[in-house]
Amino acid sequence: MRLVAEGLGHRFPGQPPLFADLSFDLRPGVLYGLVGPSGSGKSTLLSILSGGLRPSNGNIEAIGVDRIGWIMQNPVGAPRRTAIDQVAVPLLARGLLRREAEPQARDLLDRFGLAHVAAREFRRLSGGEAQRMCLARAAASDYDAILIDEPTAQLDRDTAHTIGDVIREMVSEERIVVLATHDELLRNRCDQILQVDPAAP
Ligand SMILES: Nc1ncnc2c1ncn2[C@@H]1O[C@H](COP(=O)(O)OP(=O)(O)OP(=O)(O)O)[C@@H](O)[C@H]1O
Repeated sequence: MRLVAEGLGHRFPGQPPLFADLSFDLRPGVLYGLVGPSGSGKSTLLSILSGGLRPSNGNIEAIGVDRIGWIMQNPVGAPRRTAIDQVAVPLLARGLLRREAEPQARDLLDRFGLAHVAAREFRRLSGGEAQRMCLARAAASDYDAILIDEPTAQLDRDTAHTIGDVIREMVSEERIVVLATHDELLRNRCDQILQVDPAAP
């Protein structure tokens, strides 16, 4: 499994160029951190990696990567479904029985510091809780690559530490994990840093 970029650059119509000439070869088992100033294009690069946005320059090739999960800054979930149900869905989709999926989903919620909101509907979760629930749901899925956008932006430092631990646990030989972050704490947990700098005008 690899996500290979060559000479990537992007420019939205009518705007100055964002990053330019980025090349990398992402593999499983490594936690990659995308860092750079606000507005430099980290989320845009995640979008390109997800296959949802075509770069204006260069190529991206997904080799052996079929399923890509993207945990956005603004979390997405079925509004009336409870946190535990949301995390159980990918486990059920993978063929587990409900009686097997529920304890696993509960365990994941616990690891992400969400045991107390397991029975709460998604629409009733705080922003930080909703984003952690999306991380737990991604951890329950069989994604080949997981792209995570600013997971600690809405969290206090203790919770951010916990999230750093759990994201490290998500790194495995079975998936590529990429994290966009401003947070020094998370940056220090990454194995490799990809700097996203504004392109020279
Ligand atoms: N669909 C779009 N159309 C036009 N401009 C966009 C679009 N998406 C993002 N931008 C602009 O591109 C620039 C880079 O945005 P992006 O969200 O990728 O930066 P970022 O590095 O992730 O920022 P932050 O760290 O603040 O989240 C911003 O100026 C943003 O307004």
